[in-house]
Amino acid sequence: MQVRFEDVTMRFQDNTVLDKINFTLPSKQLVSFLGPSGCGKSTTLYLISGLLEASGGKIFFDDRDVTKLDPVKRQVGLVFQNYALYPHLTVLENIMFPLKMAKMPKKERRERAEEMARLTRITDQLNKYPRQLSGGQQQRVAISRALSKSPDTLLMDEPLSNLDARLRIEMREEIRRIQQETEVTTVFVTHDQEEALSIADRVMVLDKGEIQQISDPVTLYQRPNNLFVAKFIGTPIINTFQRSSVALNPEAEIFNQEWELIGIRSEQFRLADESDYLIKAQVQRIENVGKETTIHCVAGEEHFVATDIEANISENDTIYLKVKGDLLLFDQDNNIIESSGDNES
Ligand SMILES: Nc1ncnc2c1ncn2[C@@H]1O[C@H](COP(=O)(O)OP(=O)(O)OP(=O)(O)O)[C@@H](O)[C@H]1O
Repeated sequence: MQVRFEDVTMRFQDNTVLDKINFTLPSKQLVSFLGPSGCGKSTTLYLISGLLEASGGKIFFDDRDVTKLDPVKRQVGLVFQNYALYPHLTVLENIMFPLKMAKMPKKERRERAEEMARLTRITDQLNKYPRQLSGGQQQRVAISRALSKSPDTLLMDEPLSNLDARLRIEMREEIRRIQQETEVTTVFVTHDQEEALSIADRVMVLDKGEIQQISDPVTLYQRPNNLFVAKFIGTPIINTFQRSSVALNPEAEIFNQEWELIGIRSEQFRLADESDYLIKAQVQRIENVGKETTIHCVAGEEHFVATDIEANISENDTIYLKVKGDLLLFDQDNNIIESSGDNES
């Protein structure tokens, strides 16, 4: 089912958290809401669920206006960061609970709960209590419970934030698998860009209550709409150079164009000749972590990092660099202008 916001505004007293936002979440896709703390991700999610009522605008599920519809009638499943399981009920009872509330007959209830447990792979835990389960297992139960009533939309608010790093990766693969098997339209809220990019069909980036971009993960990385998105997406953070940067070769062709700032991802640098280069810098430090080598460079007061350069480089060397792929050019308002072509000669 498609979810659509039309000029939706949300105010808490004098604080306008969302100001006339518009977006469409395509049916059967997994969309991630991504942004820094306080940008309005959870508020947007709760507006979809009906737990919050919009101060203005309209919300549609397909063609149906649900702006004023009671949350219980919206057919959404909710999954929270803290799992929110009932501690005094077993796993099976937890999953069956919404079905009991819906007055489904006992036998069907049980069959449906077992089906959900198979989907989320917790059939061997059905008689345990939540406290006897790991965080990952508890989240599987919460997902089973949220899906038990076959919701049209599954809404997940930072579902992996309480898990350790390894389990987070395992569980995000699981959520992806479950979403693809069920094809339920899913919203996944996170402030972790890597998590959003790895799990989602599309990512909606928010900042200060405004939508910065809605794209597939590859476009978001390669063609950010503005400097905020460019910096929020990608590790290490994108390198930026002002037009006046001492690192830049004043003879470089790029100066024939209008721009205020350029963005270069660390993996785009290649070694160049002294006679034809874009950037000149000193190697300050070479950092090796596992198979990753990061070269920390300085030019005057400026610092930037290069990865993926396979060459014999030592600390304190002067290096000349060119760029492979698109340079991202930004105007004085930090919006993207255009990308130049492949710079590698
Ligand atoms: N019930 C509320 N009453 C008043 N202000 C609220 C309420 N809920 C949220 N806010 C405010 O709305 C803004 C957005 O909050 P929201 O929880 O949507 O952000 P978020 O992007 O999900 O951030 P986080 O990751 O920290 O949860 C914040 O400034 C927050 O203080």
